[in-house]
Amino acid sequence: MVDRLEGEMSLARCPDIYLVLNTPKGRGVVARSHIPARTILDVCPVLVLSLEDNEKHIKHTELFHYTYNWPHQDEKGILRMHQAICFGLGSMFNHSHHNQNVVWERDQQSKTITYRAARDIPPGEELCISYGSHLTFTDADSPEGEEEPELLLDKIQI
Ligand SMILES: C[S@@+](CC[C@H](N)C(=O)[O-])C[C@H]1O[C@@H](n2cnc3c(N)ncnc32)[C@H](O)[C@@H]1O
Repeated sequence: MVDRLEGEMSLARCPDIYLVLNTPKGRGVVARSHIPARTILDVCPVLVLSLEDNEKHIKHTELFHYTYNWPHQDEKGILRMHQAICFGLGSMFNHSHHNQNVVWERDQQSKTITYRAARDIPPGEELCISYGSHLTFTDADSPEGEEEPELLLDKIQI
């Protein structure tokens, strides 16, 4: 066992998940075997974008659909909502309003997001988060014209 040095943090990825390339939502993450509630699924580093980079560039690209809202305080102490790019499986979790089984938590200090199982997940089930109520695509789960339920993300975020 190696002592952890200052400035280090542990990374963890659950071995019981895999990437499916052709779900109705594109690529998606699926449970290979039973995953108990609260299991850490992945710890993903993020890149916090400047407001300028996001407005001028990223917002106009496909990459924008992979970014997370990231509250960030500037040198003057002003808190603004930035976007962050998430490296790792965090960018592969699809959206579900009705059957989300993954919760996530930002760590501002380490600039990481930790994903956990929100409940017991059976083998074969897709692992989904909630993107909130303002989707930029047609939800493959929802019948056409169905009104999206209220935003759930704020309720499940820690
Ligand atoms: C963060 S990516 C998730 C990974 C993506 N499926 C891929 O193959 O790269 C977000 C994109 O996945 C797709 N997506 C996620 N959830 C979806 C859903 N419920 N219905 C349809 N498409 C979805 C949309 O194209 C969305 O812009």
